[in-house]
Amino acid sequence: MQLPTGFIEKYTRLLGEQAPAFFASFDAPVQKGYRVNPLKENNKPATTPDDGSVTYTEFGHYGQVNGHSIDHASGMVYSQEPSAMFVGEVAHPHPGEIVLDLSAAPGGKTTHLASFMRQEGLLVSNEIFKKRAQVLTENVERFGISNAVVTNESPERLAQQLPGFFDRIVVDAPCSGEGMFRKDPAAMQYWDEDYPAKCAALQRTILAEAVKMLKPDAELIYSTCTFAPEEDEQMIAWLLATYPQLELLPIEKPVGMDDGRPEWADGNPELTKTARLFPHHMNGEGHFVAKMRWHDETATEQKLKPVKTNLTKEQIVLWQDFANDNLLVPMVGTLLTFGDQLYCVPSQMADFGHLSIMRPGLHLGTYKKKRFEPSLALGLALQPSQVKKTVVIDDQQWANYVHGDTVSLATAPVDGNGWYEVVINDNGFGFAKVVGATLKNFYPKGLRFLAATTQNSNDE
Ligand SMILES: C[S@@+](CC[C@H](N)C(=O)[O-])C[C@H]1O[C@@H](n2cnc3c(N)ncnc32)[C@H](O)[C@@H]1O
Repeated sequence: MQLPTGFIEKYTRLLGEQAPAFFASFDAPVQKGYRVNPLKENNKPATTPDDGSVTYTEFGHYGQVNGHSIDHASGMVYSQEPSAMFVGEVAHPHPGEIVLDLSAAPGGKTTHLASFMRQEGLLVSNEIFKKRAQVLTENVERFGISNAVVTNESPERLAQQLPGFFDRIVVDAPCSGEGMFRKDPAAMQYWDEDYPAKCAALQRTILAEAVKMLKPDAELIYSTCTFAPEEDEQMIAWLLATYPQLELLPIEKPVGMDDGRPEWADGNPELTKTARLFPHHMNGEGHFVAKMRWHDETATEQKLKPVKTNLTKEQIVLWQDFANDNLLVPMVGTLLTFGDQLYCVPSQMADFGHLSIMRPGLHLGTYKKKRFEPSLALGLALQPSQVKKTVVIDDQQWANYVHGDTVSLATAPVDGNGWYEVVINDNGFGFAKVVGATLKNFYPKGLRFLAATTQNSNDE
C-alpha cells in the first residue's frame, strides 16, 4: 500500500526500529470480525464462519459476516473489526446504568454496550448526522435492543438537555482514521500532516460537552481508530490538565496490547494506563482507548423531568388487546405515541424537550384506524419464549419472506388466524399475520432483499 510520505516520516520518527513492522502490517490482509448477540435466545450462528474467538471479549469472533444471511438479518451477529471490540469491553456497562454513546453511528459500540446491559437501564445512542443516525437506528432495531433511545443531536444540544445525567459516557471520536487505511484505502485521501491536529480540535469540543453530562463518579471512555498522538495520548493529557476532576483509570491489557506512550504527550507516566492496539502486534486494524472517572464533589445529581405517557383511552385498549393476545412478558417503560407510531420509552429516560429523536425507545407498532399493527422491531426484540404464538419458518420460506413474498405454510397453525411472531433459527423475526395456511408479508418494503436461496433467484 502506498502510504502518504508525511505519514511514513512521522511514524518512522515515532516508532524507530518498530516502524518497518508497522508499515508492513498495512500490506497484510484485513482482519474481519463479528460479535454474537447475547440478547437473542439463540446466538449460535448457522452459516457465519468462526475463525476463532477474539479473546478480549466474550462475544467476539474472527470471520466475515454475509450481510444477506439469516445470522445478520435476524441480528444474531454484528460485523465489527476485532480491535474496535476492545472499546466496548473497556466500557463494559452494567445492567441498570444510564449510558451515553455520544458518537454512535453505525452502532458497533452501541450494540456491544447493549450486550452488557441485557435490556436493563437506559442507553442513549447519539449521532450528529441524520443519515448515519438512520443507519444506527436500523442496527439498534435489528440487534433487538429494547432499552435504547436514538438521538440525532450535536453534543452541545445534548449537554444542554441532559446535564449530569449519565453513569457512563463513551466518546468514540471522529478522528483521522489512520487505523482504517488498510480496510479502506480511500480514507488516506483526507490525510495530511495537519489533519490529526484539526481532528484533535474537534475532539476537544466534543469532550468539553461530554464532561458536562457525567454524574459524580461516572466513567468516561474515550477511543479513536487512529495512531496519531495528537488525538490519543495528547488528548488525554489535555483532558487531565483541563479537568482536574478526571482520574485516569488503568486498563487491563491482554498480551499484544501496548501501553499508551507518555513520551508522545507531556511525559505524564499516568498515560501508560491507556491502551494502544497496533496492527503489527495484534490481529486488528488499530485503536486507542482510555478510561477515566469523574470526581466532582461539588456536583449534585440532576433530577430531570420524566417522560409522560400521552396515549388516548382507545389507544391503550388497542395495545392491551394486542399484548393480552400475544405477549407473555410486560413491556417495561413509558408508552408514548409519535403521530400514529407507538413506542415504549425506557423508564429512566428524561423528558425529550427539544431534542431531535430518531427512536424514542422500542417501536411497538402502528395505529391504523381502529387496529394496532405490531412492528418488526418488536418481533426482533422479543424472544420466541416471550410470546404466545409463533410460526417457525425454514430457510427457503425465510428467503421468500425477506424478498417480500407471501409464504405458504405446510399446515394452518392450531391457534387460528391472527398475529404470530415469525421465528427463524430459534429467533424472532418480526410479526406477521397468518390467514389459514398463509403467512402474509409484513417485512418492511425498504428492507427487502434477494437472499441467495430465494427460489426466483437467478443464481444457480
Ligand atoms: C468513529 S465514528 C463512530 C463509530 C461508532 N461508535 C461505532 O462503533 O459504530 C465517529 C462518529 O462521530 C460522528 N461525528 C462527526 N462529527 C461529530 C461532531 N462534531 N460531534 C459528534 N459526533 C461527530 C461521525 O458522524 C461518526 O459517526
